[in-house]
Parts: sequence; C-alpha cells; structure tokens
Amino acid sequence: MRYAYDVASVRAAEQELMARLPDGTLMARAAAGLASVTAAILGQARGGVYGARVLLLVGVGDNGGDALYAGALLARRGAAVHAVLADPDRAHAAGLAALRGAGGRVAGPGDARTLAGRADLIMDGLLGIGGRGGLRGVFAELAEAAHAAVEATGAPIVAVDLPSGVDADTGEVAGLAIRAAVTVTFGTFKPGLLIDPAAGHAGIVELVDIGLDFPEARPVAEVLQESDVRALLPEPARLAQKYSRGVVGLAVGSERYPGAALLATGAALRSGVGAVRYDGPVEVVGTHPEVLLGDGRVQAWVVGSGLGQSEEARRRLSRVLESDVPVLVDADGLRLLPKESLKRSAPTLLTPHSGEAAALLGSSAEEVDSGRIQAVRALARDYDAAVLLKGPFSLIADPLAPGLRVNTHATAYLATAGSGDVLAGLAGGLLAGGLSALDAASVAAYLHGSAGLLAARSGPVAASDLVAALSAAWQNVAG
Ligand SMILES: NC(=O)C1=CN([C@@H]2O[C@H](COP(=O)(O)OP(=O)(O)OC[C@H]3O[C@@H](n4cnc5c(N)ncnc54)[C@H](OP(=O)(O)O)[C@@H]3O)[C@@H](O)[C@H]2O)[C@@H](O)CC1
Ligand SMILES: [K+]
Repeated sequence: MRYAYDVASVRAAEQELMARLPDGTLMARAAAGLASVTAAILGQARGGVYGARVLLLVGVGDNGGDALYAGALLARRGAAVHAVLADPDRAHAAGLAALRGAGGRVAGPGDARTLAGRADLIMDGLLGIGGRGGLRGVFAELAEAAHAAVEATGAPIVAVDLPSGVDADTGEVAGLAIRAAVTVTFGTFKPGLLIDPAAGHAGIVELVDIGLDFPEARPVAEVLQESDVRALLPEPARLAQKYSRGVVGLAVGSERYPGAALLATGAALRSGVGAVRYDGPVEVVGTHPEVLLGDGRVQAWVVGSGLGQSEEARRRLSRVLESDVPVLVDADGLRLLPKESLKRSAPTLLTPHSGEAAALLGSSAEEVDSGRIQAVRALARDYDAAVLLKGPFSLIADPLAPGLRVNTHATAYLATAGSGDVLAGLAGGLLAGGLSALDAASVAAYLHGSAGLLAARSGPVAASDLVAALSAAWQNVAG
C-alpha cells in the first residue's frame, strides 16, 4: 500500500527526525534525491548533465532551499545553472551560498522569460508544503514565464515536493499552479499528488525517502499496489462450484441502450464469479452464451447502467434496491428514484461521475471536480454507502473506513463510452464474490485501469477492448 499524509503529519514527522539528526541533514537528503532524479531526466533527454542549462525558480521558503542545493549539485557536475529568485531578500541563504560556491548564477524575475526560453530543464522551487492558495504576484509571473517557455521548447518542469500553487492536503487548485512533467516529493506522498485536480499538475511522481516515519499518523489517502490487489482477488477453492463462487445479477441495459448490458455482462463474466444472471430486455445470450436469464437468487446486484428513464426502468431499479443483498448502483440508477431509496440496510456501492455526484449532493459538477475529497466523503456519509467517484484518478470512500482510497493505475483512454458499464459489471462481480463494497470498488478500479493500459498498447481503446483485456489484467495481477 502507498500512503499519503497531510502537511501536519509531515511536519510532525520532520520535527521528530530533525531532533535526532545534525542540522541540514534532511534538506541535504532531499536535495540529493532531487538532483539525482533531475540528472536522470537530463541523461535521457540529452545524454548527460554536463553543459545542460538548468533554471531554478526559487521562492522564499525551504522548498526554494531544496532547489538551490540540488542546483549546486548539478552545477558541480557541469550544468549551467541559473536561479531566479522571487524575493532576493528572503531566498534560502545557505542554499544560495552553496549554489554560488558551485558556480551557479543568480538572476532577478526580469530575466525569467529569457532564461526559461533557453533552459533544458526548469526546476520549480517556488512553494512546497508551506504554500497557501494559488500563486500570487511575482510567483505567478515566474510560473507563467516557465509555462510559456515549456510550450515553445518542450523542456520539462520538475516540481520540488509539490507543483507550486496546489493544495497539499486537499488536491484543490485555487488559481494558478505549476504544471510539472515530474514531481520529486520527499518522505511521503501528499494527498495533493494523488487527488485531482492537483494530481493532474504533478506529472510523474518520484518519491525520495528521507527517513520520515509515520508510526501513529493516519493517512488521508491510500493507493492499492499490485500486491494489495493480488491479496484481495477472490480465488476459486478446489471444491468450488459455480454457486459457491458467487452469482451476480445484472439489471442493466434497455432496448434503447443494449450496449450497457452487453458490456457489463462481458465484464461480470471475467470478474471471478461462478455465474452471471441477466435480468432485462436485452438479448445478451447471442454474445454471451454463458449467461443465466431472468430473476433468481444472486449474491449481489448491479443496477442502473443504460437503464433509461422509463416506468419499467423505475420498477427494475426499485426491485433491486429492495433486495437484501449488496447492490452496486450506477448511472441512471443514481437519479431515477428519490434519493432516499438509495439508503439501504444491505451494503451499497454508488459509482457516480462528477455530474451524478453533483445531482446526489445538490451541487454542481464544477464544485465536485474542484473539491473531490469533500464530495466523495459527503456522499459516503449522506448515503451510508461506499462511493467510487469516477475521474482520471478515481476516489473511493466508505463510511466505515477512516481514509480514502485512490486509484492511480489508469489511462485517459478509459474516458470512452461504455467504460463505466465495464467497471460496473466488474465491481458487481467482485461484490458477489464476497469482497466488501470498499474492496470491490478498489480492485475493480485497479483491474479496469490495468485493462485500459493493456488495451492502449495497440492504440485508442473501445469499451469492448477493455472487456477483452480483463482476463489478462487479472492474470498479470494474480501472477
Ligand atoms: N517537511 C520536511 O520533512 C522537509 C521539507 N523540505 C522542504 O521544505 C518545504 C517546506 O518549506 P517551508 O515550510 O519553508 O514552505 P515553502 O512552501 O517553501 O514556502 C512557504 C512560504 O511561501 C509564501 N507563500 C505561501 N503561499 C504563497 C502563494 N500562494 N504565493 C506566493 N507566496 C506564498 C509564504 O510566505 P509569506 O507570503 O506568507 O510571507 C510561506 O512562508 C517542503 O515542501 C520541502 O520542499 C525538505 O527540505 C526536507 C524535509
Ligand atoms: K514546488
């Protein structure tokens, strides 16, 4: 499992460790890690550090200090390093001396555009965990200069600890923030590196271990790794028969939206269950001859995808919601009936995208998108249900779990018609296989992402390609 801790926990861990180490040790560790990732990027881009032009954007705190020390290390390896200081009087003095001592040069904000335009790499040391709100004043001017240069030259921005201007704890972005190609973060992931929209500013995140420990702190978010998913995958027992492995019922699709039924069924058949039961008007057996038809005993239901808005759709939905087994509710199922009907005594998993989440919360999609932690937590609390809030990095909350889960194992190719139907069928099957709603959602998001990454190897992805890639995705994880 990979964890993200909030700023208060990072500060506490830093205090505890600093008390036992000589002054400056942590910053030296951070700078060494930062310089080494940067050197590797320069190595790939242009064969080495020697002669590379590196521009440091330096703020007024320790984040700028990290950049200055890393810049000094790169200068010693032959890079031509310039530092632009947002405020010369408040720049990290020891870091500045180190950079100068290594042959690096210092410039004022007025030179930022020219230097950025010539740089092979720009290091963003404007703000770290001490930042509040979007970039202001000269900080904003420096960021704009960097963005303009990067657009013209394609040089990467490497963010120090966090892309400057994002909220470390919530992932919110209130105003201008750096858009980095790579973020080198220290000690632990911060929630803002995992949660959109801030996560979209971070690029590839590299974690540098500086020795911080979090024995008692509670993570804000956790990210399942392959081994975590492997441990959760239901495996058929030797004496298993189809009913003991679980039967998932699908009340999805309609004459108007037959594809939802075909996709969800295809995914459910590859979710580890013993059987899939389809209850609805779509002719699924031609495509999926394994499917059982009609009402009958199941261990979990999936309802909503492609259900449509008809009276019959409402009847199908309420029949499922009144059952006493776990239910996954998706798409039309989230808005067809009064909200109260989603509050059930059996386990429930809601899988909204931002618009559906907004409708359930009585807010707007923009509000949901800009405050995703709050939105997913509010839904889980209000509906007493596990909630998977879809997005580039989906968030999963459960009223009983203190932290959130984030799925970062994904590709933008998953944003395609029918992708949600595949996810619903897959997660529903995992529910029927005995996973808790929280685990079913997390494992499904991971496998769905894996299938997307596999399918994307041969180009743009259709939802049917996801279904086809699910068994391979499962096998990659199961080993
Ligand atoms: N913790 C650790 O274990 C380690 C931490 N390390 C490093 O230290 C970093 C944290 O350093 P830090 O605390 O000095 O804060 P940092 O973010 O550099 O500057 C904050 C200052 O900027 C200002 N400011 C704020 N918002 C602003 C805005 N929107 N626009 C413009 N200005 C704004 C504000 O000043 P003010 O404007 O309030 O006078 C504030 O005081 C951390 O991210 C990591 O890189 C590593 O070296 C080793 C181990
Ligand atoms: K930064």
